[in-house]
Amino acid sequence: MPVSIEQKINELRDELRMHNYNYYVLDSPVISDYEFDLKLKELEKLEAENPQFFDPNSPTQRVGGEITKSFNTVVHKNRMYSLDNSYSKEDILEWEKRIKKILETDNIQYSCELKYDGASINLSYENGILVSAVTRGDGFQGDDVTTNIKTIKSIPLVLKGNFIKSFEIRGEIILPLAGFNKMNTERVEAGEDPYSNPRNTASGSLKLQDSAEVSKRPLDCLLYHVLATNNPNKTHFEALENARQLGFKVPKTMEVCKTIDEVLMFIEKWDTKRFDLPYETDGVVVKVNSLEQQDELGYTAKAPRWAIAYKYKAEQESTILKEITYQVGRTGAITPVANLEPVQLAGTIVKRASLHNADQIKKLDVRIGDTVFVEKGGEIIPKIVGVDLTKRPLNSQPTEYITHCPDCNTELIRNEGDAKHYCPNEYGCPTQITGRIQHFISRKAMNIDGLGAETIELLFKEGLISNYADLYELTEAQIIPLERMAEKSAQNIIAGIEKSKEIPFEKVLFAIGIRFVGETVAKKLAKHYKNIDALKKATFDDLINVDEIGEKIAQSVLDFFSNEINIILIERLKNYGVQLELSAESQEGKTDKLQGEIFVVSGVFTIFNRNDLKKSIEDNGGKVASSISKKTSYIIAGDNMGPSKLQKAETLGIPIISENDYLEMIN
Ligand SMILES: NC(=O)c1ccc[n+]([C@@H]2O[C@H](COP(=O)([O-])OP(=O)(O)OC[C@H]3O[C@@H](n4cnc5c(N)ncnc54)[C@H](O)[C@@H]3O)[C@@H](O)[C@H]2O)c1
Ligand SMILES: [Zn+2]
Repeated sequence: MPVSIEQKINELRDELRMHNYNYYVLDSPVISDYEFDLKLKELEKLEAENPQFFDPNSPTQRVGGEITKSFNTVVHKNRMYSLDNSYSKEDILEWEKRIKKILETDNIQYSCELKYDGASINLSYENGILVSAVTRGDGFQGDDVTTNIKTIKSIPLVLKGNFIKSFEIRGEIILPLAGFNKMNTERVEAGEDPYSNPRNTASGSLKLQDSAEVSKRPLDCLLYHVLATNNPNKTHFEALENARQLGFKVPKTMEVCKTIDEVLMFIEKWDTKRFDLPYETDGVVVKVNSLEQQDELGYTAKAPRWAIAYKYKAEQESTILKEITYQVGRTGAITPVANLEPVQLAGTIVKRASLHNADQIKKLDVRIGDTVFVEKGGEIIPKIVGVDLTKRPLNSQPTEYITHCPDCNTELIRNEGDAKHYCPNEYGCPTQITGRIQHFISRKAMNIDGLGAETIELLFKEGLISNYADLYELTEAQIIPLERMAEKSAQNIIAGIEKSKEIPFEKVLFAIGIRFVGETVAKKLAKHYKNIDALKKATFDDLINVDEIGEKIAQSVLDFFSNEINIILIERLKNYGVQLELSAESQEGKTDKLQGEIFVVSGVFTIFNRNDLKKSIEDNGGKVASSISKKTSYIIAGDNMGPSKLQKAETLGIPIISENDYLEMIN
């Protein structure tokens, strides 16, 4: 039976609603933005051709977000709209025609900004004080996330200068790429799955219930719109320039364009230049600059008429999928990898792409021999976003996900709620064994010179090691006869292993590879428990009471120590002389007494030498800065403190203390 138009419209509406939910509420979209926009355009077209099926609740008529109910719901004083999207220069020219007709003038100037890719936020200021921060939600009402927003350092809490008494300012909460990549490195090191992209991570961060957790994420806020009843500014650009003067982060990439040709040039210029920015952008937003003209143009049900977004197409290419291979991680997680016919994409040659997990393969229905679309977003590894079904070979077969480990042939398991399959053969699976030893010797862990990933594989293959404790029993005589080895390299390896016995406890704790215990968590645990035996005895309740340790980590620590194999390994490490407790020096004199205080050290001292003084400040949790600023808490002055420093300290009213005062502070 042919599908009726009405049925088709309803199906599309339902499908788009589901994608909106995945995108805005779960922060985990399952199709690309481009595909989403195509479907939305298709629905728009069908609705326009069949006005009898109009529905004010259709995704074409509403802003896609929702309120989450885990925060207080706040009704927006001024509605928050979406933006109309366009993908071509023709669309921009069409838009220009439309607004010229409404305004009945050719005299229109434009403000061009980049389209920052994050989550929208509305900040309200009363008498220069930030009183609330609310997400866009469904456009009418949003989530009150003020406490979370206050942790973002670039958002001024109190304004200085010439501000409007009561106003709102809107912007995008973003996660700059460097911070995003750092967070992911730490997650991967701790054996967790990396976050998929900066936008969803930024948006997800706003919805965390614990603002202390939010404060650890390097979020930022870029502002793009000022709203006030008695706005003294005549143009959008001017309003934003003034906001920048007040301390808001308004990107300097914004420009006024006097003609639509200049707008098109702006779009072209940033098509490639945007990749040099420290954050992700996905297009340009063109706005009518005159606020009076903006008022005259007004809004449609969903978006302002005075603005249009030009979206850059994500860099995408098609190529052939030659093979799917499966990688085993050091924690046993299986990752399917697409091996591709090499293709040029965003300036690099791509041969492999991530397929994430079994669900992803099923959802895309990718098969060997398919022509697939590969996309490169903020992530380092490109991903497959779709299949060109018109090019599917006739004899193609659905992909069957592996059931057994490619390395040890153990049957894979998949835990409830986990996206990935695991090889449970933790202590017998070659890749997991070498992976764990490779992690043990890595730079941030035991940092063993002379040993690399390949040597570990070689030593394992030769039967010389099967766990990290075995390293400490290696002899030169065993190594010299091996492939590509000689007396010198063997000596280096043994010396490197010997030297690793000096590596401090916190790094050893990271090195032994407890799942979810990354570098930072290892430091916390080492500091709290001081030695491995205390950690071994810790109960679940003990563990979750440690700063920053959650249930998942606590359980993982318990699991680790409940395994006899690990207990034996740890005992062996102890006997070889590996550091399994905090050293005397590091325990002695280390406190949190100066937590949050910033010191500037100036002059010549008698009790301390300068470096010892700085070290003592840091050992007690304080920070040392090189120059005096408003943020300085104390200046420790010795003899001959510079006169300009003295003056600056006095002007800023920063207390100047002596070495003796300092000693009293820490004792
Ligand atoms: N993949 C999916 O499943 C899925 C689902 C829903 C939505 N989406 C994507 O989200 C988009 C729709 O989301 P939307 O309604 O938020 O629209 P949008 O993201 O296309 O544009 C509106 C938003 O742009 C932001 N923005 C960034 N820089 C700006 C600037 N300089 N000036 C003004 N605004 C700026 C604002 O937060 C504003 O709310 C679609 O284009 C779609 O690609 C994807
Ligand atoms: Zn295995």
